[in-house]
Amino acid sequence: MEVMSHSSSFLLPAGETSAKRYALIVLNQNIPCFTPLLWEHAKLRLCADGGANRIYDELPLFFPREDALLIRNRYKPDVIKGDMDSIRPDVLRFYLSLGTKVIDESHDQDTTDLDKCILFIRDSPLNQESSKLQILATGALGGRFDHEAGNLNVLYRYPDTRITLLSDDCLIQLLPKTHRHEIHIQPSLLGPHCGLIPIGAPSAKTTTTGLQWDLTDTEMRFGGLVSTSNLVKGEKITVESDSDLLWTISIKKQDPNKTLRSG
Ligand SMILES: Nc1ncnc2c1ncn2[C@@H]1O[C@H](COP(=O)(O)OP(=O)(O)OP(=O)(O)O)[C@@H](O)[C@H]1O
Ligand SMILES: Cc1ncc(C[n+]2csc(CCO)c2C)c(N)n1
Repeated sequence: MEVMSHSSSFLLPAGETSAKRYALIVLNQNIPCFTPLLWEHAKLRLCADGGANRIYDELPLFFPREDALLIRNRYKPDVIKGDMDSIRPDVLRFYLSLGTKVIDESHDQDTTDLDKCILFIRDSPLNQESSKLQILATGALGGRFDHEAGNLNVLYRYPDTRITLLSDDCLIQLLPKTHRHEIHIQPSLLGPHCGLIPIGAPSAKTTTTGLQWDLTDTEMRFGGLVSTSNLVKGEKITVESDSDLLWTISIKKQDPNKTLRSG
């Protein structure tokens, strides 16, 4: 079985840049403190509908000594896409005046704004067959549970696309059953709390290494065992399962001076 390797080098402080190519989607929830860092190295920057309000309102708060308008001009999204029922008219006008591409899909009330943004990225010419873009989505967790469930659902809708859901506190990725997984942890950025969750379907057999409570051909299902409040022991975890699993790991509080870009 082929090995799929996972690392979270996109969270490394400025200077230790990651070679990984990714697109960033800002959702309509509090912006994590490492958003400026992710923004800087992203190949494409999208706001899902009301996510644009978050960039407009909250990014300047990370730079209290700088002029808010300068910050808003510096952090210009490439695209705002969604059903446009949450973006404020003043915010829409502002980014239109900067030249942001706005895609109004208010006719589609069956897919979420996150779905709509993922399809834009998958179809982008920057997403090449030889070098696919990973997708990072900020503000995906915490808040309304129906939104969180919709956000988790996109991991299952696009299992061939590497999508990471992020909040200030943790990240979530899908580990498809088609691969053996090697997860590389930077202990300064991530852990120690983690979980392996069989949310889409039960797993008859999951085997792991590198965890405090490893699984050995262990069954996991809702109503039975799911691995929560587990701990990573070292810098490499391996996971093999007969079912798609969600992997989640805590994000350590970062030194804001390292995650913010200076003026
Ligand atoms: N409270 C939340 N928790 C998690 N994700 C959220 C939350 N609010 C919004 N999102 C994400 O941000 C995207 C854009 O949010 P927005 O508020 O514009 O969506 P919406 O479709 O207008 O929501 P609503 O259901 O309130 O009409 C959503 O598709 C969802 O992925
Ligand atoms: C069975 C079913 N449940 C809910 C919705 C509503 N809905 C789902 S995604 C979306 C767009 C949000 O921006 C809306 C309104 C639906 N269409 N079908």
